[in-house]
Amino acid sequence: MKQSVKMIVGNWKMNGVSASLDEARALQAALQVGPAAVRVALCPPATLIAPMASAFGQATSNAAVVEIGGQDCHPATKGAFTGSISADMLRDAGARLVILGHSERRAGFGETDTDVAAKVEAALTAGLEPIICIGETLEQRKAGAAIAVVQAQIAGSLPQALVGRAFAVAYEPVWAIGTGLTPTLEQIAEVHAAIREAMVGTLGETAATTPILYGGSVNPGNARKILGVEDVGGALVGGASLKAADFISIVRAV
Ligand SMILES: O=C[C@H](O)COP(=O)(O)O
Repeated sequence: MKQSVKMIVGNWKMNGVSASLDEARALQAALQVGPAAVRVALCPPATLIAPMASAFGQATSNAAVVEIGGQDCHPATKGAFTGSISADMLRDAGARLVILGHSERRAGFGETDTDVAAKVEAALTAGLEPIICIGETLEQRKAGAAIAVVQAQIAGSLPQALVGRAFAVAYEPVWAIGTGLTPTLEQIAEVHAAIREAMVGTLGETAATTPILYGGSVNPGNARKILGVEDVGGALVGGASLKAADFISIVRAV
């Protein structure tokens, strides 16, 4: 195993209103695992970043630190980009991390590897820790191209500015997101090994300990096995992060 402190990151996607803060507070109160054992983060919609960062900032000392992240950022620092949010703005609101290149952004908003790399540079400049998502479609997997796809995404989405910086990569097979389907443990191990090789090839030995998270239908029932796979450094959790009890179970599976 390349690193010992696993990361469990919840991606709320476009879910959550102010009432969801109660759920988040319940989660904070229930997380009594030490921060040395696991890093826990939640990435709510942008509207909830400031109140959640504020709420979690008031955590008692024996509760786990829950870090807050954004789900996307614009590569520019400011300007005429209606509807967008900059990395500086996320940081100002209390975010410490940001998910970039999620397949829902790549497919739904046409983001390319080049776009993702520019966003990663903006995030680093703002002092945010990027979580860079990659993963193959079902068609690509069926064509035997899964490894080639993720390696190309690594080469294109990870700028040299990442050398020596804190970040994570999340392997999310597109066909496993929100479907209840997951790759076999052997398939996860195979792709994570290929991602590690590509990361070190692109960024050098500095990337030898960078966490590689798995994402795609992680739930309380499969988390322990997936988190036990060689070089799985944590999980990026979508649907199961919306229910505090499920998310806590996944954190406790570490
Ligand atoms: O960012 C999270 C992933 O898209 C996984 O979502 P899911 O756990 O609902 O499959």
